[in-house]
Amino acid sequence: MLEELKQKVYEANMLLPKHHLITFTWGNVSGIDREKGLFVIKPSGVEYDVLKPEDMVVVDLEGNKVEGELNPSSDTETHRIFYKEFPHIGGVVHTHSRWATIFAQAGQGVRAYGTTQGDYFYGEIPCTRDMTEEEIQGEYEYNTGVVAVERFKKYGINPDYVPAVLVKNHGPFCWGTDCMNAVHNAVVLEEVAMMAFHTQMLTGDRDPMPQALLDKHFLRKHGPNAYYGQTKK
Ligand SMILES: O=C(CO)[C@@H](O)[C@H](O)COP(=O)(O)O
Repeated sequence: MLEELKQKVYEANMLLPKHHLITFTWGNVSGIDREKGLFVIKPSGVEYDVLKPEDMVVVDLEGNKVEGELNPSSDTETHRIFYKEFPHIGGVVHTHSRWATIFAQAGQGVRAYGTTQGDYFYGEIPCTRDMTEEEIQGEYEYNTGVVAVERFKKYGINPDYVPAVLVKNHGPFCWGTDCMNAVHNAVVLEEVAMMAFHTQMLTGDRDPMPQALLDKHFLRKHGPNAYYGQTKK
């Protein structure tokens, strides 16, 4: 079942060490087949150098393992919440990539200081609030997704336009149109987090880029009037 998606999710997972987004097994990628209502995710705790496409685990949107010998990622419930709450996404990535995780540990969002971020994220990449004792002691991975989704809904942030969140004291979760696009966004996040860190070091905690510049760069690549690249004008 879903052999093609398993292969694609496997390849997406293998991009995490390739792009230096993870150390050891500190990350996971999933991809969803919306028609079947099933998603494929990396197994938990399996070293990337021994990972195989057939190790991928198939899970339904109620959280039931449908196929696979191995236990699914420990973050499966977090991925699942994103698929249920963000209906246009096709893939989710979680890493502990260094610069994004620094911002998550500081409880600070990655402010949009430049067009590199503006090309892919329509503004600040937000950080969640603290999780409550009950949320931590309860369904922790599920509640990790809940506080992330809450951050977007409470502030009216469009997840299709800001495809990432920093979970406070934990790390980044990114998403995209499919698992490969989600990994692409995770790579961009790590780059712009490093740039933002040093921008803040150089200039203090200064204002983000002008809204007009952000609009120009994001909307020329995304949305109904996009014209970047080979998109027909
Ligand atoms: O966030 C964490 C650990 O803090 C997890 O993302 C692990 O780093 C990866 O877990 P598995 O996907 O191997 O279960």
